[in-house]
Amino acid sequence: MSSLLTLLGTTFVAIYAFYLLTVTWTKKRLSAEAAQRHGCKPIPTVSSWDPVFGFDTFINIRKADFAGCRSEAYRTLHKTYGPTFLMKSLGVFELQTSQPENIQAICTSNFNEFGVGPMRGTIGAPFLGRGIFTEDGEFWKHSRALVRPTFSRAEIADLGNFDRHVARFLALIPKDGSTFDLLPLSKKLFLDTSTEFLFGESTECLDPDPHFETDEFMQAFDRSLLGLALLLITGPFRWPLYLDPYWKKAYTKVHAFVDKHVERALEKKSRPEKEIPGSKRYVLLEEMTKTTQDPYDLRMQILNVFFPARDTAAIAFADAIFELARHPLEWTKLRTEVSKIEPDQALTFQFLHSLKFTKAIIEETLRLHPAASRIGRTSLRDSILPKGGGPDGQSPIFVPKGIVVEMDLYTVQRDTSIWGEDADEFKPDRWTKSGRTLWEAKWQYEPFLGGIRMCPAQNQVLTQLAFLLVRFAQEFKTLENRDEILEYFEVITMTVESKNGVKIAVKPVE
Ligand code: HEM
Repeated sequence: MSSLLTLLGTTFVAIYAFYLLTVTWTKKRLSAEAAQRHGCKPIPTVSSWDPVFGFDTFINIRKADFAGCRSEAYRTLHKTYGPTFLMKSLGVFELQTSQPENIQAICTSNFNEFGVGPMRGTIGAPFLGRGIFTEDGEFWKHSRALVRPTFSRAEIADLGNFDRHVARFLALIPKDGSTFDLLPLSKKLFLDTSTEFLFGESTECLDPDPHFETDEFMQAFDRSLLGLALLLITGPFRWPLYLDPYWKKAYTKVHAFVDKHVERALEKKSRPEKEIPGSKRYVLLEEMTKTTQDPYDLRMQILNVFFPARDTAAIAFADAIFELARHPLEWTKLRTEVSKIEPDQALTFQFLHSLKFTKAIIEETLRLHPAASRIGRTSLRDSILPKGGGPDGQSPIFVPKGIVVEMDLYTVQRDTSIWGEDADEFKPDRWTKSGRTLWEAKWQYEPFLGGIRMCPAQNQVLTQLAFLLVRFAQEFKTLENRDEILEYFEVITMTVESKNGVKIAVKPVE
């Protein structure tokens, strides 16, 4: 027993000494290079009683997680240490930045110096393989090229199909003024539409008859996500988690589900049907089979699109209703805009984009509740970012190879120096006021990120959200909040959603 304790103690001391050396070495690099290059200045560092592993910082962030306010915890750190700062969490140096100039540099001029891998690629490999979400460089370019044309055509073509699912969704909402949670229903709607668009076959979750296979797939997907999230937060201590048999079982089930769709798409490719003009439905997996017929490649490529697609748009719609239910005046303004739409007006892509207030609600919702509140990158080589150094945070900073950089969209989109003292308030009119548009606010507002790696589904999602808001406001005359808790508490998996759901009651238009 005592020899085991001695062994464990020695191992811990050895690991601690190793990390102490790496910390000292990285700190030395940060300051020595910073002094010399391009006027770089030192970056503020979060003070910690454990400068090697940063256990205390890690624990504080986990506490905020349990309290449902992780994004606010980071914002508070920004208030204390400045818009860009360094912290140590479980032995990993993380550079947190909320400066638009740095976000712009990472997404544009310094794009090749920052990658999602090896951080994302290596960690998610057994589950997600290689694809648009996990890769950098040439493989990412190839993956991006696979999806780009389909997204730009689908955003215009598929609203009729979306309407079919929306009608089912609206029919399931209780019309007697009783309380219900909109969030799970919204998730079902977007799962049905996104699986139809991605795989060619809808999960049909809104169907009153339960689909056993879909439930199993979603449970397995959630378990796979949990495994991935644990790998991400446990940093250098993650390796034993790769042996977790439940994780392996879960992602194997997900793979089997996707493989059936891959098989069907390949089968369809081998027996092309005659196309009726105007009836073309864009299915991403089927479009992908034109470029590759390797079943493994297709499985991972489509999973890499499903991964960021799952739930994001559903949460955005639910968040908009969360806010509208708490802001009756804004709900009335939405209904006023929607009531002016002629009954025979088709809700086309172009028409929806002309609805100023509807669009403003979506913009304001995504400002307060970005689906990806912090987006990580790893510096693939030494780099310089334009801001964050010195006492005022306005000097350039040196970022050595291997540092994890997190772009804090939540903090920048609530920064009072950019948005004013009312930055925390839901005020869609800040977007309708002349002089302030989404496009002018670039890099201070990036819920879909910017540059060549921005979300390829942005236009499709914005159009679907506008369509759904219009149909919702046409269908219901009243919208009431039924949650005693008015604040937004978060639960974060890969995206951020309301911990308490979206409890509301509605009454239909007579
Ligand atoms: C409100 C809804 C959505 C928001 C706010 C959103 C936001 C984002 C953001 C911020 C990124 C960048 C992540 C990163 O680089 O680490 C991203 C990437 C991506 N999103 Fe979305 N997204 C949404 C919905 C969707 C949907 C519905 C799809 C697919 C149908 C989708 C597909 C993708 C893909 C494939 C990427 C990876 C792009 C690349 O790395 O080149 N997203 N999204």
